[in-house]
Amino acid sequence: MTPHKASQTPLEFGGPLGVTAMLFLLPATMFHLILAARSGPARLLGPPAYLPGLEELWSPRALLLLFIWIGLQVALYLLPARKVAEGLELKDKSRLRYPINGFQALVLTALLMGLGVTAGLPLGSLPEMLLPLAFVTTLTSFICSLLLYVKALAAPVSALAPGGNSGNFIYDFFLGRELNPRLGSFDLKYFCELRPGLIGWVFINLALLMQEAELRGSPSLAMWLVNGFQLLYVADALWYEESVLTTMDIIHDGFGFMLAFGDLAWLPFTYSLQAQFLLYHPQPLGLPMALLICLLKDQSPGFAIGYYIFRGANTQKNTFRKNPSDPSVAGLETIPTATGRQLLVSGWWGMVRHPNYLGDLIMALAWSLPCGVSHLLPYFYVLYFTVLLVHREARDEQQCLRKYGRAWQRYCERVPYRIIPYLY
Ligand SMILES: NC(=O)C1=CN([C@@H]2O[C@H](COP(=O)(O)OP(=O)(O)OC[C@H]3O[C@@H](n4cnc5c(N)ncnc54)[C@H](OP(=O)(O)O)[C@@H]3O)[C@@H](O)[C@H]2O)C=CC1
Ligand SMILES: CC(C)CCC[C@@H](C)[C@H]1CC=C2C3=C(CC[C@@]21C)[C@@]1(C)CC[C@H](O)C(C)(C)[C@@H]1CC3
Repeated sequence: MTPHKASQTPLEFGGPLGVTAMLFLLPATMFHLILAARSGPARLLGPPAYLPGLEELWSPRALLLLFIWIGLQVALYLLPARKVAEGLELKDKSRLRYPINGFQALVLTALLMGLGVTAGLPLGSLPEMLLPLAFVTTLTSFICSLLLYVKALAAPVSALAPGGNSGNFIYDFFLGRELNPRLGSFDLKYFCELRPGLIGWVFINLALLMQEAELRGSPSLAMWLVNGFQLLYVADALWYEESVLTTMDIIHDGFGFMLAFGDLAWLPFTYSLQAQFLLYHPQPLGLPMALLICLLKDQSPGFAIGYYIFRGANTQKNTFRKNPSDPSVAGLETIPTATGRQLLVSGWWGMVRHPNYLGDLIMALAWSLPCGVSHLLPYFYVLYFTVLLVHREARDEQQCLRKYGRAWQRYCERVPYRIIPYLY
């Protein structure tokens, strides 16, 4: 194995020091949130109510459950797909092929889970295992990231991610050295991005709903709403699975600790925070308020408007990138670039430079509102997501400037706001 020459790409996330801090802070935050949600005061800021001992965290049963879950998702991924899509062209001019069967995996998991519950599978007792499950998932993602790092040492230069190969171990371990690590045709990053964690989120939410029903006789309206919104979000991601192939995670970021931990642990255990909070802190929610949260009214952040913007913007860009003469986008105004590609300057992408982020943020707020306003904790997702998207937008901006140069500057002049019209 010959060490590769370190890349000259500017360091992100505060360099080695920044990522070292994140290596500890991210898991610590996740455990803090899980503990805070089940504690009486449910404080986002401030010390946790108690520190769990190792006997509360380590559980061979949880490890077994995690392996069964990942095994099931691998098996569903390997089933015949309705379509095999090609990814974007890589440095060596090749294109990878990806099975499009995520929605099918969601439906089959739901069917299997339904059969299991009917046969006595205690899904409702999953919330009691959340802490050890989060612990074993964190350990697993650490180990996977190490293995991925070692695997990448033998990868050809053309297979490395533009970031992630600085020569600094911690930095590269965090960002991921290899862009698309695969075992045969099995794509590890694509699998992790959309399967175990994303689908796991739905079933953690469902388990919390079932436990609430056991505790209080029936699930609350707030719990139904959170479950419904987040299920729709996940189902949408899997229905439009192909569009993930053009996201920054797939085309730019390596597969290291950030995405392995993010996809497998952070996503299911922190994105289910609202449902975790509601189980321990029931909130009264009337039908009129629920309707208001679902739908748009005046300036209020209804889920429907968020979803409308998110889906509209993503579909418009994906359709345009696939076929600019598609009738739904052919009439839109564009700016040509030196690469031969064009940039949309009307429609959703003429409103702000990241309309999809705006829709996503509105949805995030809408699925936190059923938790009431007595606590800040359920709004953690909105705060975290705002930081993530503002940072992501800045990273994307840099990449687009490198890619499109003057054409990107012209786009920024034409569409001056990034995410929120007239504000940011
Ligand atoms: N829930 C969560 O935790 C997260 C959700 N998301 C969601 O994932 C989705 C994908 O996000 P992400 O991958 O960050 O980025 P985008 O889907 O917004 O893609 C950005 C790319 O779109 C292209 N583009 C930008 N402007 C234009 C334009 N005017 N016309 C045509 N193409 C343009 C550029 O690529 P090119 O020109 O090369 O095509 C650019 O690099 C978003 O909806 C986001 O909200 C993202 C992160 C986390
Ligand atoms: C600092 C962190 C630990 C960073 C972790 C980030 C990850 C959790 C997210 C990075 C990009 C993501 C995307 C989605 C989920 C969250 C992660 C993995 C996504 C699958 C959600 C559903 C959307 O419709 C999408 C567009 C498919 C998303 C793609 C990006």
